[in-house]
Amino acid sequence: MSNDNNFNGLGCAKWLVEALNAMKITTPTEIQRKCIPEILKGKNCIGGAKTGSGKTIAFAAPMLTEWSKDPCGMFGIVLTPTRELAMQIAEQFSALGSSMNIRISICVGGEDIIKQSLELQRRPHFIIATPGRLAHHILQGNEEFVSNLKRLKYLVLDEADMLLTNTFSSDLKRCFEKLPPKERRRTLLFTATMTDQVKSLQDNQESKFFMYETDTLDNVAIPSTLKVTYLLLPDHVKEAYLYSILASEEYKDKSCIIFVNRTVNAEILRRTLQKLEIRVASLHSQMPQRERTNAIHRFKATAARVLIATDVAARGLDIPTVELVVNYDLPSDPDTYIHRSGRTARAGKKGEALSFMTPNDVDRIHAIEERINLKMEEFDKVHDTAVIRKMLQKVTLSRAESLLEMDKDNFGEQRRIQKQKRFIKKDQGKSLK
Ligand SMILES: Nc1ncnc2c1ncn2[C@@H]1O[C@H](COP(=O)(O)OP(=O)(O)OP(=O)(O)O)[C@@H](O)[C@H]1O
Repeated sequence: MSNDNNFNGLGCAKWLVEALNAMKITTPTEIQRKCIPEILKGKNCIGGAKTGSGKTIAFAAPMLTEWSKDPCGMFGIVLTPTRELAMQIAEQFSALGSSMNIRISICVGGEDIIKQSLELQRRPHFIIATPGRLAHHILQGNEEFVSNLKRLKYLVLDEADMLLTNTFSSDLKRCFEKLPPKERRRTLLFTATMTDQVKSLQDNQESKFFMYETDTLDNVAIPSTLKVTYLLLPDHVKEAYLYSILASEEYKDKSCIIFVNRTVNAEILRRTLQKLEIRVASLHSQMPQRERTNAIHRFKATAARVLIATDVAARGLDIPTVELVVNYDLPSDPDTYIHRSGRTARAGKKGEALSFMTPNDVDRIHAIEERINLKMEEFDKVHDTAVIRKMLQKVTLSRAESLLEMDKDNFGEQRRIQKQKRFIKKDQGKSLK
């Protein structure tokens, strides 16, 4: 009788079970128990489960098992919305497949195109890509690469709800045109925030989809180990409160991600906190890719214990040491709140998501509470006003110095140039259609 309490019983290859066990992954999570056997039967799959519930292995394990039966040529593509997430998934595939000499190619923006193109010509077994860069390679690519794509067996859309938004539609269309038709490939879609658009994909396919969505008794959309709190405060004291929390006895050693809505805020906060001697890194779209990758490495290695990020870090990033997420600016979309907060409390660990709420944010908080089906508690570990006032002076000075520095470094000008470059690229894209 098969045993769905281990990966062997789910039908995973022996070498893969050994690789998983070496990573201390021995008991499948629910989404893995449900999806792996169905994918191994050859079905397409739509999988929805909370953040940190092991969706990556739910699609990686069956694909790797199938690939190892005949490990030659291009086998699968995983598409994902952000570069850092692509790199993380590629690391997981490489680690799992190292005993099988797996070849993985990362195909993301911001990296050397020529180097990538040479790598793609070497027929990697799996390509982990962001849609824009893959579309670029398809348009520019040599015939051999494009014809190899036609032999792919699997296509994964990770963070499927995001990939199916308008932001990615033209790039996805270009990619899909060169992939095998639906009936000759398996399609796997995974997300923590299921949308009707994702679900509706199963309707217009001839081959059957296996659809799995975690059903929780309480319908709460966030992990049960995640504590959600809010702090009501006026806008001009946000930095002082943030500093007071990060420097407090309770949080001074904890690994935290602070989410902001704009790159300029990320830059100001990073510089300000650095001056206040917090070990901090930042991650946003205006940074060169080398610096983005470096920031993630520093944060993972705890050389930086605070990461200030925009939503480029909201999805998928798996850094188990993160104990606190702060929504310094509230997101307008409640689903974004779910993804941001899900950077902590992963794989059964505890974590806390604190949201700063200015008087203008009350509606946003209500919309989030409705979406997650949970009332936030008030954050009760604040210092008294005298302490905050003292900190406010220190923080205001550091902030003013940071703004002056940014002026000197031409931060605004660099953003303008980057924006123009993106505009020109978009325009070129249109003329290629
Ligand atoms: N069966 C398992 N046992 C123990 N740990 C696991 C298991 N499966 C996955 N993990 C670990 O759980 C963590 C979260 O997994 P993963 O990144 O796949 O989550 P996810 O569901 O994709 O989350 P998100 O929605 O945020 O992208 C990872 O560190 C992973 O190694």
